[in-house]
Amino acid sequence: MYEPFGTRLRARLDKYGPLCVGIDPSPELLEAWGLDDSPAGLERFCRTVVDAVGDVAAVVKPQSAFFERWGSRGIAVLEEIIADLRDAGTLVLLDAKRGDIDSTMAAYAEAYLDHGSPLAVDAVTLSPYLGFGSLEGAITSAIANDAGVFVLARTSNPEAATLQSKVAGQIFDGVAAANAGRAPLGPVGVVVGATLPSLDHSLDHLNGPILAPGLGAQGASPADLARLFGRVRHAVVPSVSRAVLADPEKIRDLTLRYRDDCAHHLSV
Ligand SMILES: O=c1ccn([C@@H]2O[C@H](COP(=O)(O)O)[C@@H](O)[C@H]2O)c(=O)[nH]1
Repeated sequence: MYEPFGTRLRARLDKYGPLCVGIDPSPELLEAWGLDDSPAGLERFCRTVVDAVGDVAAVVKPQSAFFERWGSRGIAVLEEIIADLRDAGTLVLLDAKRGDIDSTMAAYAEAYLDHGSPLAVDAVTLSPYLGFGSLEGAITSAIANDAGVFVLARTSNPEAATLQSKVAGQIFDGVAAANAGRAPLGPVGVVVGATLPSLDHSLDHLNGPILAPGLGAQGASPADLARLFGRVRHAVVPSVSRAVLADPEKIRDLTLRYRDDCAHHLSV
C-alpha cells in the first residue's frame, strides 16, 4: 500500500530537511494565542500549525496528552488533525508513549498503526518499561502497515538519567535487532534527548531513526545535535514544539530557521 516507513522518512528528511515540529496545544499556549481553553480553541490552534508547517516539516508530532485532556471531543479533534496532516503530505508521529502487556499492546497497535483506524498515523512513540519484548507485537504491526515506532531510550528530561542509563543498552540492542537488514532506515526508532550531556552507548548499530526532542524550551540547540550524534547524525530527527509555537504569526519562519540550523549542524 505504502512504501516502508524508513523509506518514506528518509525521503522526507532528504527533501525537507531534518525537523519534526510538535503540536503541543497546552493551556498556556492557547492562552498566549488568545484562544479559549476548549475543543474549539484546540482545533483552531492545530489547524494554524498544520497550515504553517504541513508543507515544510518532514514530520509533525501531535502530543496526544493535550487532546486526551478533552476526552472524546479532544480525540475527535486529533482525528481531524491527523487527516489534515496526511492531506498536507507530512509524516505524522503521534507522541502517545504507550507500553503495556502484549494483549493490550495489540489494541494500541490496532488504534494507532492499523490503516483502518481513525487514529492511524505513520508512527507512534512507545515506552519499553514492560520489557522490550512486550513491544514485539506492535513492531510486527508497524511493519505490516508500513508504519514505524519510536521507543523511549534516553529521554530529554533530567529525571530520567538514573533509571534509563541502566537499561538503555538493552533497548538499543533490541532496536538494532528489529532493524537488522532493513535499508535505508529500519521501522524502529529510538527517542534520545538532544539535551543529554553525552551519550553513554554507541548508536552505530541502530540502523533506525533517532527522534531527538529537547530543542529550544528544554535548552538544547541545533549545535548539540552534531556533538551528541556524531557518526549517526544522518538518522537524527530533531524535534521542537514550544520554541516555534509561541506566536502563531512566527511558526513558519521559526520552523524554517530551526530546520535550516539543524540541517547545517547535522551536515558538518
Ligand atoms: O524524551 C522526550 C520525549 C518526548 N518529549 C515530548 O516532546 C515535546 C517537547 O516539547 P518542547 O516544547 O519542544 O519542549 C513534548 O510533547 C514532550 O512530551 C520530550 O520532550 N522528551
